[in-house]
Amino acid sequence: MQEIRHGIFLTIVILGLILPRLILAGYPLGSVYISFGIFVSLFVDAILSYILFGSIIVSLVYFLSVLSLIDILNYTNLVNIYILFPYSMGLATALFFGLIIRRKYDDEFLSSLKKINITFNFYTILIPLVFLIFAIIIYLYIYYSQLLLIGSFIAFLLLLISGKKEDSPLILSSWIFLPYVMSQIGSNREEKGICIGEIIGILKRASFSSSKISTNSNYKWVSYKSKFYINLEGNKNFNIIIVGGSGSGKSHLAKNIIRRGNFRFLIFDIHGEYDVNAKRIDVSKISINPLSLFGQSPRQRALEVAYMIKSIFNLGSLQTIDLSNIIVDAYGEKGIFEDDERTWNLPPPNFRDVLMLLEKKKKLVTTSQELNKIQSLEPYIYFLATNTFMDNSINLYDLIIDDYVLDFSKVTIPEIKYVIIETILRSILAFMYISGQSNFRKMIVIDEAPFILSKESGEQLMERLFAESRKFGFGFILISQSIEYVRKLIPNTSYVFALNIVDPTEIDFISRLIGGQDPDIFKAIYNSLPKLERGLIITRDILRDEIILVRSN
Ligand SMILES: Nc1ncnc2c1ncn2[C@@H]1O[C@H](COP(=O)(O)OP(=O)(O)OP(=O)(O)O)[C@@H](O)[C@H]1O
Repeated sequence: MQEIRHGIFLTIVILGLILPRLILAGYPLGSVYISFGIFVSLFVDAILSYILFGSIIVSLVYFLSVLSLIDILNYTNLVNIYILFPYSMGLATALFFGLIIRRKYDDEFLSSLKKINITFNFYTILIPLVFLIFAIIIYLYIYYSQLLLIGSFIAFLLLLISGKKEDSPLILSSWIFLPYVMSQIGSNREEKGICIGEIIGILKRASFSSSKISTNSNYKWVSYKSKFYINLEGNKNFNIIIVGGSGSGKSHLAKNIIRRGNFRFLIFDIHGEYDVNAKRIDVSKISINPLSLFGQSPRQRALEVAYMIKSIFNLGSLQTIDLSNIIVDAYGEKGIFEDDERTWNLPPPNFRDVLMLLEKKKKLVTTSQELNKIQSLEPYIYFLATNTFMDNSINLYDLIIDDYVLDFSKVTIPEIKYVIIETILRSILAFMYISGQSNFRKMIVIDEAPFILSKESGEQLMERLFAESRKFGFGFILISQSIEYVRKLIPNTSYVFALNIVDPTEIDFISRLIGGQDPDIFKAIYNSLPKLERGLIITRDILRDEIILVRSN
């Protein structure tokens, strides 16, 4: 942590100034031996400051801190132009080797300036001001020093920028703690949104790591302590993707987001593991009619249903077209026609009606080719003509208005499970279009997202939902053990949370996704992902453009 780093450094600086004088006690203060001892310690201090703080600017300000200490320790004989020499030599040496090892220069202080987030209030101004007045009194009337007075004034200005009023007493220390105050700039985070845990590390170019997760890279986890908020309102969409291996804490994290968020939710609970406060529906006990129109035209819905069946059973293109035509005919049998919108509200057919229509058509065909065509569709319709798909035993729009958990754990046939999920998601999409733009907030959680995304029609539907749902007030939390299936959705996702992963291909892809182009960052994430304990998350804080390690709670 910053406090420890600065504490260690200042202790070493003070020891470096005092020890030569103590060890060489017999010699006068201005003697060559004592001066040489102090010069060596200043050379070492400069190198150390660069290693610890990674910023030439901070190191230079620390030189002023050292000057202040020399002033306070009353080493008047030393305050001359020559003491600049060992310090600047040390800094040049550190910079030279730093550039060789790290290959490029980036300054921690300069990058923190980009993250300044100033929020003034009465106390963030008043408290530093009180300490500034004290400092003025001390350095003008008690211990006259223009140098220290200037330091206090700069510390005051930096404290106003950092907004850390609790650090105000440091103004009295003038230059001495100024580098610490500088390191606090840009470290205050926005505290808006849903708190899902604590940031415990930030991935930074550093010489040593302060976390037990080793990265074997120039980038290391530098300790940090702050709450982590996800601010969906401030983002371009409300979508979240959670990836991680089995038992890594994915559902735990999703539950926390929905419990703490200020929105309605609907959970597709594939394994029956969501013990949240909501209405529960045992999906094995309900029926849903996939042929419901949900405000769409019969042809459009017929195409969607045919495409869904194609995706499940791998139908050919011609079969899919035939199927869609038969479904359109089934709508016609119920008096629902493409060109008469008033009829779209009539009760829709179900798959039993489609099956009966197929039987009828079989009797009317004249060629064996036509008969084959119909017979090739029969098994699929037969499969779907179960009680589960008779009619809607629940009001699908209710699912949107209240908090619901749809428990799929007792639906054993994957194809049936899939049809139900896709049908409900289609009804949600239709609801969005019917209701129009809205400030309404609803989060839809899909556990085991690959289940839906592994089918072509499911993938296309999810892509549409991800891209369009924000303006209608909807967001999604998709949970997956594999990034493979969710990768197309990532451009429309605000947060990607990666938990413990051990599969090398997955690790490779996620490291690239979160780390970007830099090979050192990639390596750091690659090496960290398999070491994450349960509940530890690696993610990118988009607002501050930092990669962070979060402990979810
Ligand atoms: N941050 C956490 N703090 C405390 N307990 C946690 C945390 N994260 C997960 N757990 C616990 O660890 C167990 C496994 O977590 P969870 O079910 O969320 O994992 P998962 O990744 O969803 O697993 P699966 O893929 O097998 O469903 C649960 O008992 C959960 O309560």
